[in-house]
Amino acid sequence: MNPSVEKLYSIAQKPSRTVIGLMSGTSLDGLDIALCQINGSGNETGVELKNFKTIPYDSELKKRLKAISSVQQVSLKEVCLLHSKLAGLHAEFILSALEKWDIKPDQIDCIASHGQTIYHAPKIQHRQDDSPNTTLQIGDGDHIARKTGILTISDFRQKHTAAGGEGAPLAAPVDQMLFTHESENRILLNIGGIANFTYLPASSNPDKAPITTDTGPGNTLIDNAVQKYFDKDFDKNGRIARQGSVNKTALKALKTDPYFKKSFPKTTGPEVFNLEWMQQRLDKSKVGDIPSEDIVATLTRLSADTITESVKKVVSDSQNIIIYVSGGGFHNPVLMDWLNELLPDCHILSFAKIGFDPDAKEAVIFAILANELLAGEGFSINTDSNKKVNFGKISFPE
Ligand SMILES: Nc1ncnc2c1ncn2[C@@H]1O[C@H](COP(=O)(O)OP(=O)(O)OP(=O)(O)O)[C@@H](O)[C@H]1O
Ligand SMILES: CC(=O)N[C@H]1[C@@H]2OC[C@@H](O2)[C@@H](O)[C@@H]1O[C@H](C)C(=O)O
Repeated sequence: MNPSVEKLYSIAQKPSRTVIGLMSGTSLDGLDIALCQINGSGNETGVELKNFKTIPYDSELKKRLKAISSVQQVSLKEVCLLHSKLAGLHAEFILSALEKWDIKPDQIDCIASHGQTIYHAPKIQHRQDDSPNTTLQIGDGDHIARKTGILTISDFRQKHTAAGGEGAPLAAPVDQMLFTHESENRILLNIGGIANFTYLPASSNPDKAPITTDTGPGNTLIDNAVQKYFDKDFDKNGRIARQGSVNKTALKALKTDPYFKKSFPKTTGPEVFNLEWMQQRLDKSKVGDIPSEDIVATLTRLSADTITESVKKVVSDSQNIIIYVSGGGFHNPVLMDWLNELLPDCHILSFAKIGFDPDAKEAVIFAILANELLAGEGFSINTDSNKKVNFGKISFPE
């Protein structure tokens, strides 16, 4: 047997694995590194977040990634260069985190790398009948494996599209496996650049795929507006939104986008929700000039309203439901206050109440997906067949 395959086989048989989950989301702010101890697999999985760190990207890298992300035309040379460069950088970040945590690379069983989404195009977005849902992440797994010496699993989204899904949200099957509760109706809401949730009714059938969807913009429009009008990365603690007022005409104009009416599951990205999108909608509705603070307030309200409307499509007001929130949007008090106001029947709590550091959630999700590829039996998702699927591709260091 090839020694790499033999090692893979022994890792897959271990009762407990040490897995590093990596996530670098649509906000392009940096790399989340989650060191997880994962016991077992499937419904018997137990996960402990041992260490977590976000390493920010420098402004030069952010600029280069932004130039090739979510836009229709790019330099192919730049995409090719960044595919390997970013992987090498992620490997360096992992090695520096391990050094800081006083852990040797050979103590790690595997790395689970999401990569950087540079384009996401489900059919509802690209509208070409003869092409499937499609999505593209860069940061090649072989480069990470080679540079760290650690078995690496990457490129998780392709199997989902190959099986008829949109490539996202991938959190749903893991949310269902780990967080379904026997007596509590739960929604796990993640407010990243894009907001998404998984609905987990009490004691749901684990063999049936849960309801999940992207709801639309989370922080992406707010971030873009703050970067353009205030030269800041994001609206820290919602300070700018608080200084502005919601422009009701503008809000109404933005909410007419057909995406918000589409049925679940649906996914999206900054390819759709960006400042050009906003301007076109405002121009079409003849909304005149708006003070910049009001734009930020209106975009924050847009996220709150569209998350709320999606939640209300799956739960009735009277239903006793707890929403556990993760992602950077949880740190925006204006957004959270509005969600509390708009969903008075729901209890809205931090995901930390049932899990771990909410900022680490997505990185841990990919660690669990890798663990399932190694030792699980696959997930039931709404696919082209009833057969279970696994996600990720394996890169050996050798
Ligand atoms: N203190 C804060 N106040 C307001 N907003 C904040 C704060 N901290 C983080 N955020 C928001 O959270 C964003 C980062 O969120 P997160 O890391 O969850 O996104 P992401 O993982 O890049 O996105 P996605 O999940 O869509 O891929 C920031 O860009 C910012 O908008
Ligand atoms: C294509 C892509 O990278 N999508 C991300 C993005 O960030 C949030 C939302 O849009 C979600 O659908 C997805 O990530 C999470 C981790 C998911 O797949 O569940």
